[in-house]
Amino acid sequence: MSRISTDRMRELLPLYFIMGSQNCKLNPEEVLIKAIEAGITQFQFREKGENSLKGRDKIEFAKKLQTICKKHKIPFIVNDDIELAIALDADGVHIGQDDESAEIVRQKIGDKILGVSTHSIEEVEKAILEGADYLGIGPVFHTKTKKDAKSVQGTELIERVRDKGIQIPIVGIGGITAHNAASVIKGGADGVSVVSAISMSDEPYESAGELRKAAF
Ligand SMILES: C=C1C=NC(C(F)(F)F)=NC1=N
Ligand SMILES: [Mg+2]
Repeated sequence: MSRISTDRMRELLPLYFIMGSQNCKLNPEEVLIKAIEAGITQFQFREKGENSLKGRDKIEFAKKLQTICKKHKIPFIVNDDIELAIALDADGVHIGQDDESAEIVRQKIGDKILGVSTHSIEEVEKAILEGADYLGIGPVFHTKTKKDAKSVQGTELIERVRDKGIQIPIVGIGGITAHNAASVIKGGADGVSVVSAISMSDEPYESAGELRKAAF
């Protein structure tokens, strides 16, 4: 298997759903199925923070969500936990600046998808050099999900990256809803990633569908 192409990566980013048991209002498996039926294009398993599952419970929960993604041919990405991603043969991993370097993670995961959170031009250029396939840039708007989120930056960095002619696939993240998703794409992102807009919704199918329409 070889590294995913830029064009193919771009196709996976339009509506990137991120969820863990700790930020899900209804049954997580049912929410994921509804989100997939509504048209999400990629899924990230992000089990962290207070009340998150650990050890065997986390592994078993991840396997259940990965099975759902496999059945519907939706890429299953694991946040932070490289060892878990390798153990499950996940489709990829997402790391932040406080995780292992992208260079080391790339060596560990081979040709799997590698996503990196970036907050400056320097971090963008380093992530590209070290083998990132896509970047997460934000928080674009105020977010309640990530307790240690950096300051809200709108689409300013996304626009600066595009103005420099950097074409790596980018997904915006942070406080994105059906009401503001279009502005993220207008700012130069290839997609939007959301947690609460779907995971905390009473109607995840409708919420994901509105986002899909709003962003594209
Ligand atoms: C902190 C994060 C920032 N961006 C992303 C993604 F949207 F996938 F790029 N995922 C994260 N977990
Ligand atoms: Mg991380």
